[in-house]
Parts: sequence; C-alpha cells; structure tokens
Amino acid sequence: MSDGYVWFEGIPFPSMGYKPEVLREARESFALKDEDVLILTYPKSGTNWLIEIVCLVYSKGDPKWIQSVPILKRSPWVEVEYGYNLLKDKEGPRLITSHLPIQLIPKSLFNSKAKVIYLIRNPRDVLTSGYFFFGASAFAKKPQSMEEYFGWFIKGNVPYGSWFDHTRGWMSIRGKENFLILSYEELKRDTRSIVEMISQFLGKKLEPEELNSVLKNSSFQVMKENNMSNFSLLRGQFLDKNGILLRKGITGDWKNHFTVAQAEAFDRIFQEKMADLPRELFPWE
Ligand SMILES: Nc1ncnc2c1ncn2[C@@H]1O[C@H](COP(=O)(O)O)[C@@H](OP(=O)(O)O)[C@H]1O
Ligand SMILES: CCc1ccc(OS(=O)(=O)O)cc1
Repeated sequence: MSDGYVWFEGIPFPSMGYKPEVLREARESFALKDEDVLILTYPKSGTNWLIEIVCLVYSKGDPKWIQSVPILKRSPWVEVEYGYNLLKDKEGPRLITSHLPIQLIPKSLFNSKAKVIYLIRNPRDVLTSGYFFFGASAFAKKPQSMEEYFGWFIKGNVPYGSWFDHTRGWMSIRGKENFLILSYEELKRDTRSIVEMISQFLGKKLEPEELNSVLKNSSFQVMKENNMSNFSLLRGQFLDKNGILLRKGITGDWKNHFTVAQAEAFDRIFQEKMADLPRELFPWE
C-alpha cells in the first residue's frame, strides 16, 4: 500500500527503516537472552527518556557512554532493520528497545527471563506529542492539522497502530515477575523514586551520588542538549530540520491542543475501550 506506511499483519509501521521481512524474522527468530533488558513502549510515551535512564543506571551515573554513543546504538529498536542487524550478533547482555504490539514481539520473549520495562503515558499526551513529531518527520504520513491526526489516532491509523489495542495487549501480561510497568506521569512526579525502582528491578544498586548523576544527566534539559540523545543526528534523513524529540517534556499538554469536543470524544472512546481494566493502571487525571 502506498499510503505512507509499511503494513505488516494489519499494523502500520513508519515508511523508513522498516521492512516486512525484518519484522517477520524479528518475531520468528530473534533470540532474547535471560540477561537482556527490553524497553517497551507505544511511540511518544517517553521511550528515549527511559533508555537514557537505563543506560545511566548501567553506567552507574557515569555520562561517558550517553555522551559518546548515539541512543539508537545503545538500545537499538529490534523491529527496525538497522537495530535488528546491530542486535542479532551482539554478545552479552543487551539493552533492546521496541514499540511492537504483543502479537509481533519476538516469540522467544515468552520463554526467557529477560527483564521488560513497559512505560505507558496518557494517550492524550501521546497523541499530542505524535502530532508534532510526525508532522516534522519523514517517518510516516504528515498530518495537516490536529483534527486530522486526532482522527487517525482514534482509528489506529498511526505508526504502530491503535494505542488502545497496544496497551490492552501488553497489560494482559501484567503481574509477570520480569515485567515492570511504569508511567510517564509517575516518572515526572517522582523521578528519584522511580529511578530507584528501576535500578532495583535491574539489580543495579546505586550509591547516592550515582543516583544524583543519573537524575541530572537524564533530565529534560541535559538530554535536550546531548546530541547523542536528542535525535539531532536524524535531521535531514528521518527528521525535518525543525523536527524535535524533546519538545516540552510535560504532562497534560493535550489541554493546550484539544478542543472541548475532542476532549469529550476522547473520554468517551477511552471509556468504551478501556473501562474493564483497573483504573489504577492509568495514573493520570
Ligand atoms: N528527559 C525527559 N524528561 C521528560 N520528558 C522527556 C524526556 N525525554 C524525552 N521526553 C519526552 O518524551 C516524548 C517523546 O517520547 P518518545 O521518546 O517515546 O518518542 C516527548 O514528549 P513531548 O512531545 O510531549 O514533549 C519528549 O519531550
Ligand atoms: C530509527 C529509530 C526509531 C526512532 C523512532 C521510532 O518510532 S517513532 O518515531 O517513535 O514511531 C522508531 C524507530
């Protein structure tokens, strides 16, 4: 289909960097190891923030790694051709990123003890973040207006498909021992406690000064200025010159962009699609 997406198993993927044969091979043949860590999100949920934190936890707060190696190499996306090729022959414990829905994740995950960190975000802010990001990127179809993107998002006609289906899929395995669920909202509200929770989950105890360094070096402002982490290396090919990853970094920005009618429609749809899941899984207003 030439509608700006690469389609695989009914899910639209960005048109650059993705191939059905890589997506198939990743699902069927990619072998997760018990010592791997998988960072799992729906796009625009704070993926790169979580990667930065995990990298800094692994380096005990030392910023040398995050300042010298591009984020896409530190924790490659398993479903992207570039990331898949980096990961498949890599020795030792790997940091792996994915936005895949549960039905497309490498099957080996379910027979491994790999640790999974799943980060969710208020879908209204995910939508808003995606509107600005995809509007200035060559990854996927560019929306002409918020109204247009709102319609696409509700229908799941955006990169990686429906937020509602994606979230329901991953939430179905909540409670598994190697599966940590976090939210962008809690991470913003109490970054220190959540980073401590992450380091404990990964079995990497941090000294107080190491923790302080993780917090400082993964802060919005420091990440925004770090060319290894801010996607500036993607400008020209994947991102327009005004394309920006670290845009506002706040919760509730959707209130500045949704009309009253959109906010009400979103509430109705959220209710319809997610009401049977426990409310505490979604810790936003
Ligand atoms: N250190 C940080 N602190 C807070 N938010 C961050 C952050 N790094 C990235 N983000 C936010 O995460 C979103 C991008 O998500 P992803 O990494 O999944 O693509 C952007 O949201 P906004 O567009 O709302 O600002 C970006 O600003
Ligand atoms: C090429 C790495 C990459 C970057 C961003 C991606 O997803 S999205 O833009 O957040 O949908 C996917 C892969």
